[in-house]
Amino acid sequence: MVSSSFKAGFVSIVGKPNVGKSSLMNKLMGENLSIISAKAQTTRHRIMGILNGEDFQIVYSDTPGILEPKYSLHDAMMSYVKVSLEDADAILLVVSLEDTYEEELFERFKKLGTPILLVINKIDLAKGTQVNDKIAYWKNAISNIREIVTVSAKTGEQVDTLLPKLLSLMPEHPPFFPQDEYTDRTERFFASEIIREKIFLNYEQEIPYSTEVSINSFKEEPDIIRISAVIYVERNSQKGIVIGKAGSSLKKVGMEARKDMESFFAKKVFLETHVKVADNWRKEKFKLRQFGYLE
Ligand SMILES: Nc1nc2c(ncn2[C@@H]2O[C@H](COP(=O)(O)OP(=O)(O)OP(=O)(O)O)[C@@H](O)[C@H]2O)c(=O)[nH]1
Repeated sequence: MVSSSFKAGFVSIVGKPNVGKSSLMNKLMGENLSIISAKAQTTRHRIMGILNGEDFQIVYSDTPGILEPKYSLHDAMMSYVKVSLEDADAILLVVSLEDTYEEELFERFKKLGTPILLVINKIDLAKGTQVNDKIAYWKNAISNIREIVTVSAKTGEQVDTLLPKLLSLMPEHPPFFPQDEYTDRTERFFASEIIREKIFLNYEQEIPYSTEVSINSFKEEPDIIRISAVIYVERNSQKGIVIGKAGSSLKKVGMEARKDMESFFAKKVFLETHVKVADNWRKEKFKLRQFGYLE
């Protein structure tokens, strides 16, 4: 039973390359890692880890390239997972000790309503008053920061101060993902996300928003994973588009998805995809989602 005071939410970890996001993530997950810490690479986000506690679930994700100058927020794709900085429940903005404010990269954080915790990492390398100097520096550079936390993701120093701060920012919500220790259902989720990404990349506007991906079977054998997926569309006409001329479009989606799955699961993958027109129940679900009633 999930109690009514259960908290669940999304935390976006952002920062320039090499500031220590992955190291911090590993320390945050610690021994509590009960689901997965693999990276699901999709167009605009990857789930880095799902931290499950007795009465909470925090989904950590990062948004590759968000701190690269050319990233356009308008590119953000709609997805099951709340990915944009605006949609996250909290942002961990990671900088390393030697980083300085760069207008082009950090400007967008100044306008965000989402609570931002600025994490100054690599304090194990600090000399003299450097840590305090940096705290003052960043406070001044970005005024809407909720709090500044200094950590060393390498030694683990002060990383444990982050969790209570994050929990206080998570809304009351039932868990978004299965809480079980076994990874099977989560792996299915990642498999379907990879297919969804390929649908977004291969079809025009209407199709991605009118499809649902369901993983019918996921069988892991010693040398291969056999996955059977159904792509549900709303109407018959869309079925033809998804399949394409002599099956060419579906084949392309399948091939691209299989390749990504193989690198994600680090195993050979046999992927079978079918396209079906959704039944009434699913149609209802589409509609609910469009109106924002479904995650
Ligand atoms: N001294 C020190 N080194 C750290 C710390 N955290 C991370 N590093 C090192 O910094 C480098 C980058 O760390 P990552 O965790 O891979 O950084 P990242 O931000 O995930 O990098 P990208 O995946 O490129 O975005 C590695 O060599 C880490 O060992 C820290 O707290 N102290």
